[in-house]
Amino acid sequence: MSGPQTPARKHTALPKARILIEALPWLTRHQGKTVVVKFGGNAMIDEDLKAAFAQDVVFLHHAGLKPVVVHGGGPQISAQLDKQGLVSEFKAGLRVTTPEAMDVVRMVLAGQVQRELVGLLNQHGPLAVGLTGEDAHTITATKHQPLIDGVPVDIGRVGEVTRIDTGAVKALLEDGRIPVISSIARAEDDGHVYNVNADTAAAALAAALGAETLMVLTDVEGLYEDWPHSDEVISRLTATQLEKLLPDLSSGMVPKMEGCLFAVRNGVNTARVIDGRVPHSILLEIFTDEGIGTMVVPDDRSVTEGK
Ligand SMILES: Nc1ncnc2c1ncn2[C@@H]1O[C@H](COP(=O)(O)OP(=O)(O)O)[C@@H](O)[C@H]1O
Ligand SMILES: CC(=O)N[C@@H](CCC(=O)OP(=O)(O)O)C(=O)O
Repeated sequence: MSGPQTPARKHTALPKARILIEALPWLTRHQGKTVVVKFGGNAMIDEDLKAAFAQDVVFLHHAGLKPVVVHGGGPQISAQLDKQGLVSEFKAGLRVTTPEAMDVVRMVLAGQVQRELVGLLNQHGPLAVGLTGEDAHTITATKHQPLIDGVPVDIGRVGEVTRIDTGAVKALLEDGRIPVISSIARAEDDGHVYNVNADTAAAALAAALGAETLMVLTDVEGLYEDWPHSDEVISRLTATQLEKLLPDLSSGMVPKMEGCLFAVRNGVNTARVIDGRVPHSILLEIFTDEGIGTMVVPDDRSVTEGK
């Protein structure tokens, strides 16, 4: 017992308490809110990172948020196409998807990547349920023909999202589960399926669910101001500022930033691109004062307002 004469016992655990208490305002703010987390194939670098990702998502769940995972798997699809001797080609940042390639996309996303993430999440309890956009009409699409030099180009079975049915996802959230969604859509027009870019699918789901946050995990620190010439990350920008930058963006950043723009223009409070190579990047972004990566906010929120 420490009395007036005995100095208070030195608590070595005090810094831990400080870290936990730093999270308090963020815990209060995010309580009960839906957060759509997109895990890109390029961020799934190793087993430790995937396990840390699963821990973070489960942490969000136990902290009272409602995480929804949308996953990619571009490099994993390319590897499987290669193995089967099928060509892998991208146009306007999207995979040219022949009917044979579509089978591979579906097999890799729904049969491998999604199963692995569901397995990692469920090491922490009976939480994750995997589905694709085909299930319960969650994602419906029509054929997407991107404009290249102003001309519409046929890139096969690539879908443009036309409708989201949030019924199954909301039912899972209400049941205390973590939905894990592969970016494959049922076709509006012909009874088959479409390959949808996972950033686009995540943004469409975030908007339809009225999510508070869309968080996109990738293999760069955020949106670089002058990529590839500098690694200066833009930490915060409004929808209009982002819209002006869009024509100058290249490769994988295009669907990501278009998705962020779509999300904040359709009711999502913040859309963030963060570095999935940093272990526990989701927790750092949501629960600490620092915030990492790039955050896009709607125009009516000033660029200097707190995160
Ligand atoms: N302005 C930019 N800032 C950051 N990265 C950019 C930019 N423009 C293009 N990129 C490229 O986009 C890539 C991320 O997209 P992508 O490869 O599709 O990742 P993911 O698998 O996570 O969706 C980066 O690795 C980088 O090569
Ligand atoms: C149409 C289209 O390009 N679909 C993507 C779907 C997966 C994806 O988006 O994965 P990442 O997030 O890892 O890039 C593809 O086939 O690669």
